[in-house]
Amino acid sequence: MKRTSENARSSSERDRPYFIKGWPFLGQLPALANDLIGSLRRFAERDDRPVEFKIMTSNAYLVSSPDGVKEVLTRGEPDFTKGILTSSMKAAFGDSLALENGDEWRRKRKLLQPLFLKKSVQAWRPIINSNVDLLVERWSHRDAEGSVVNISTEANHLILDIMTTIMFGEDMSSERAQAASEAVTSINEALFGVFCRSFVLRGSFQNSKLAQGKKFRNALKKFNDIVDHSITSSTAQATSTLIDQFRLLKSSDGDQLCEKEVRDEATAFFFAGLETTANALVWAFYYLASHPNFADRIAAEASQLSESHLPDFDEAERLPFTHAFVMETLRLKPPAYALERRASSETKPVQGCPLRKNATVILSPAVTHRQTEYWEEPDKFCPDRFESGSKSPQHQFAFFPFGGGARKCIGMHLALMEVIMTIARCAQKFEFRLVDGQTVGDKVGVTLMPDRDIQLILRHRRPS
Ligand code: HEM
Repeated sequence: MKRTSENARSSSERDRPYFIKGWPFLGQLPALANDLIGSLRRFAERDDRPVEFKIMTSNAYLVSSPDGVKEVLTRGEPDFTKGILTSSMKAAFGDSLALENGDEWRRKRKLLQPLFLKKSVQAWRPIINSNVDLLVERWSHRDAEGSVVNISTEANHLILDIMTTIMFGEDMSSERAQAASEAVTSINEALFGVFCRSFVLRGSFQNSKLAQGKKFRNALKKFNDIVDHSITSSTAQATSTLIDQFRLLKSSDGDQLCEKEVRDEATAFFFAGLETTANALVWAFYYLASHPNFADRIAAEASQLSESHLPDFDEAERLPFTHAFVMETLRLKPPAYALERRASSETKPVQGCPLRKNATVILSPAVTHRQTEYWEEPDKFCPDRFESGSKSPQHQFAFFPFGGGARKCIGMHLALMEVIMTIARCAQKFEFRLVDGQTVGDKVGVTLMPDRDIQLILRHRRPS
């Protein structure tokens, strides 16, 4: 379906969002439940301004054009607060940064921001390096001529190991690390169910035990016990773990996080940073395996750096092609495929269209990143479009895998460092091919992931 053109609309139509009729009572719920991203892409084709639809009794809008995305993300509060799905996570992740609004959000962002600046995250580089080294070492014992690896499992373990070490330190016992890993896996598996139940139950049931489910509650309790143990056994003098650093934070006016806040942030950061980064890495390996020519360019770029450990560097500057390759991966497969906001009574019109109070506003990188108006051959994997000097993206908000405005992902520099370093080092040492006959599709859960575990053939790279 073609978008409605400006001229084809009467002036009164131009002042209100395009409305898409759905089923009685259910609205667009069946379409969204059947194919979430596909439905949003079809909605976006109707109009380049906010498109209105119903999800059961709720009003919702998809804002897909970069101009509209910019308005929503940069205006922020009081026009837009975090939405209903986000607040459904409160029982799980407490009053943590990602879920807060208003003064509490501002207070926490101010306290936490310094730990995640580009220069601060360099402190975690050795942790990333040593974990990637272990992976490379393990793979180097495999058959040089080819063996099959489950890259989904490998990437998830790698990011989990990195995050566990950053959060809890090197000294965590192997049993405790194993218990943390099992709890995290169970929580991740149950999280999307919690999202969906909270959305359907709403109101006072939204954060109820029923909405959370037993599996989720048990796994969360296990994980919280591990965090609590780590907090109580920490002397808060060494600054080695992220939990220690959360405890030591102090703003210029003496503000600090209390023990409960440290625990909520620890849990929330773990989950905000884990599945997103692991899936970005899985997709990056997938594109590495399906585009050997790009893999060769990454290997050549990485080989110019030190042999054993990649030294301190700004990834975007020192590995420009690898950086562009990861950006293109995030364009086509953005792990955070949809962001959600809630319109308030004070919300000013978006792209000239008034929005209803309390409506859900959806912004979707998975939709906007493929719009033909802003991307040439949008479905093609083409890292060159992100190399310096290229014209893409043609609009600052045509590409927003980490969100934008004041609530832009605080963990962006850490995530990029993890993915770029891993891809550069692995491509330098190995060649990857997709196991024949594998067709990989998308699956939407809390993040956008492959619909099956991806199997790759791994070969030792021969010196060129
Ligand atoms: C490729 C990996 C990642 C992606 C694609 C990603 C994406 C995003 C996006 C889109 C947002 C904004 C959400 C919104 O506006 O509603 C966000 C926020 C956030 N992210 Fe990430 N993220 C990633 C990795 C990480 C990591 C590694 C961490 C921490 C260790 C992290 C912690 C957070 C937190 C705490 C917020 C909330 C910030 C706030 O509201 O002030 N993320 N992320």
